Amino acid sequence: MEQEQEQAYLDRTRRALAWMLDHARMRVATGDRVAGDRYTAEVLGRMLKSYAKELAEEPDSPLYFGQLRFGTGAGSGAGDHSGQSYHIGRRRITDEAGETLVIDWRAPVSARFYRASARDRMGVSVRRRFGWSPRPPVRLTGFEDEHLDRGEETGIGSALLKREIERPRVGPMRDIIATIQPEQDELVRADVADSLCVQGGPGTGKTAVGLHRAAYLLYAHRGQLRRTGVLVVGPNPTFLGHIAAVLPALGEIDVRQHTLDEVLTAREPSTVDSAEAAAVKHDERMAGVLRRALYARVGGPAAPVVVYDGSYVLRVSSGAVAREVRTVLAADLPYLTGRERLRARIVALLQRQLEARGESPNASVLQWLGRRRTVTEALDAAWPKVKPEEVLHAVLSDPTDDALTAAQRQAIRWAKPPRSVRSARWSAADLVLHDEVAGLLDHPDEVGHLVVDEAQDLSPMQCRALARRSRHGSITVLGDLAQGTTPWAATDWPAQLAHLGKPAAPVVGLTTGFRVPAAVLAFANRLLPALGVEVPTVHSVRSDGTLRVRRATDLARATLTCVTSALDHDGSIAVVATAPRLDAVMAAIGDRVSATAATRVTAVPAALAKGLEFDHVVVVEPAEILEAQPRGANRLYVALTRAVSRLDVVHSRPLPDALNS
Ligand SMILES: Nc1ncnc2c1ncn2[C@@H]1O[C@H](COP(=O)(O)OP(=O)(O)OP(=O)(O)O)[C@@H](O)[C@H]1O
Repeated sequence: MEQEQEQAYLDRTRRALAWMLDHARMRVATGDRVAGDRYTAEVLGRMLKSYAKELAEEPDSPLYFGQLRFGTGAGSGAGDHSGQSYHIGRRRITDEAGETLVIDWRAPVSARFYRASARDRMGVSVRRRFGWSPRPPVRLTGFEDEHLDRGEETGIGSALLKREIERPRVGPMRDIIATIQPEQDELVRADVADSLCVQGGPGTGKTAVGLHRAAYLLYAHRGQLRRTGVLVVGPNPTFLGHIAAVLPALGEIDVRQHTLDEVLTAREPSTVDSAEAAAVKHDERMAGVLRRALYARVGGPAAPVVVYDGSYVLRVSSGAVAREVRTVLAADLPYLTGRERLRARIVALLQRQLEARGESPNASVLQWLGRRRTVTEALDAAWPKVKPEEVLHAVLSDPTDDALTAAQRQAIRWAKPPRSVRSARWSAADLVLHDEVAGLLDHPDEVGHLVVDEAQDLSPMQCRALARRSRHGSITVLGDLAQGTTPWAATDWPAQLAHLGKPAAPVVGLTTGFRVPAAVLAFANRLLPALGVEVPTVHSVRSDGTLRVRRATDLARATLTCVTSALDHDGSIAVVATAPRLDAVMAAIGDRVSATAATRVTAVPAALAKGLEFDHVVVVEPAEILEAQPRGANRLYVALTRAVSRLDVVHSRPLPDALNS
C-alpha cells in the first residue's frame, strides 16, 4: 500500500518536473521579448537556458532520496513543521499550482534529514530513505524507515547507505547528497563567514565535504557569492578531472575549479628548479626578500619638482619629496597605489602654493599638474614603476638579502643570468614568487569562498598566494598531514592556516573512512608511525573488501595476473607504481588483455594518485615508491589508500620495514 502511495507520489513529481521543463523552455523562447533591453535579455536568456538544461538533465536521476515526517503536538519539537512531511531531493520541484513536492537538500529544514537522531529528534518522527535502481531507467526499488519517535536509528548501519558506500566505482566522483553523515553536514552547512580546516584520513569524505559546502553556500548566499565567486583549488588536472562533475550535478555550473598554477598565472613554467632552489623559493622568507627587493627601489634621490604655469613657478624641493615618500611608506599601501598616492601628495603641495597666491585650482588643473613631466620624473626616481618579473629578475640574478644564508642565496642564484627580463625562463616556483610580487604591487581579485583541497601539500609561498585572494572571504581547507608528499608539506595545521591567512580557523577531524576497506586501511596504517605527523586514526565503515600481498620475481607477470582477475569484477582498475616501473609493467599488460579490457585499466604514476579512487588497485613494488623521493613513505601511504574494494600489493623486493611491522 505504502509502496503504491510512493509510486503515485513519484508519478506526480515526474509530471511536475515535466511541466517545469516545458515552462522553462517556453520562458527561454519568450525571454527576449520580456526583457526590456538587450543586455537584460541576454542575461535572462542565459539564465533560463542553463535552468532549462539543468532540468532537462534531471529525469535520469532519482527525483528525491529521502523524506522527513514531523510529529505533532506541543512536545514534538516540530515547531512550524508540525504534522508536515517533505520529500528531499537534488532540487526543488513544484507543480503547476505552485505546491512544493520536493525540497532542495540545502534548504534549512533538510539539515534535519542528515542530523536528527533518536536522542535529538529535532521534531522528526520518521526518516525515510529511498532506494533507486542503480542504472537508468530510474526506478524506485524500495525504502527504509527509521522511526526516531520509537527510538529507532540505523545510522551508519543503513542498508541503503551500505549499498552506496560499497558500490563498485566507475568513472569520476559522484555527489553524496543522499548519505551525507551528521559530522559531514555540520561542516557543509557551516556559516559562510567561517573558515575551517578539515583534517581527515584517506577516504573520510574531505573532498566530498568541500564540494558540497561550495554547493550549499551558493544556495544559501547566492546573491553574495554569485558576485564574488567560489573557487575550488586542487593539486593537479587529473584530480580536477576526477571531481569535475560533482558540482555541475548539483546544479552549480559557475564554480571555478583550478590547479594553483592556473590560479596564479596563465603562463606555463619553462624551466625546472633544482631541489635546493625550489626549497628556498617556497620558503616563507622569500616573502620578505621580495618585499625588500621591491621597496629598495623606493626613495631614490629625486630632482626637485618645478612647474611653470604661465605666470608662476611652483616648486617642491627634493627634501619635501623625500618627506612625502616617508609618509606614503608608512601608510603601507600596495606599491602601485603608493606611487599614485605620492603623486597626489606632490600635487597637493603644488596646490597649496597656488592657493597661497589666491588661486583656487579646480580638479582639471590638479590633474594637469599631476601629469607634468617634472612630477612623473620625480616619481620615477623616488617611486619607480616596476613589473613583477623585473624584481624577480634582479633577485635571482644577484640575491643579496641576508635573511637567506649564503648557501640559500647560492641555491637560487641563476647560474647564467638571462640577458634580459624577456628572455628569462621561469620555473613553477618562480611563478609563485612572481605572484607574490604582483600581490605587493596591487591586490589581486578576491573570491567570496575558497575551497583548497590537499592543502597539506602547499608551500608557505603558495599558501600566501591563496591568502591574498581570500582576505575578505572564507576558506575551507581540506587535507591530511599523513598524505603530505611535497618537500614543503605541512606537518601541523596551525602554521599552515597562518600562511593561508586564517590562523583562527578551527581544525575539525573526520575519522570515519568510507572508501578504504578496514583490512586495507589497517595495512596502510602500519606506515603511520614512520610519517612523522600526529593524525587521528580513521575507522573504516567497510568490513568487506580484500587485501592480497604477493611476492613475485616477475613483477609484470604478477601484475598481469592481478589485473586479469580484477577484470572479472565490475568497477575501475588502477595500476600504481613509480613512473619508470609503470611503463614497464603496462607495456607487458598492454599486449595481453583485449582492447576493451584495457580501457578499464588506468596506469597511475604514484605521484598522481592523490585524491583519486578506483575499485581495484594494484600497487607495484612499494619499496621503489618509498625510495623514489624523500617523502616516499607518505606517497606509498597515498597509493595504498586508493582502493574501494580490493588492493593487490605486488613486490619482488622485501616490503618496506614499516609495512612488515
Ligand atoms: N557520507 C558519505 N556517503 C557515501 N559515500 C561517501 C560519504 N562520504 C564520503 N563518501 C565516499 O567516500 C569516498 C572518499 O571520499 P573523498 O574522496 O571525499 O575522501 P577524501 O577524504 O578526500 O579522501 P583522500 O584523502 O583519500 O583523497 C568517495 O567515494 C565518496 O563518495
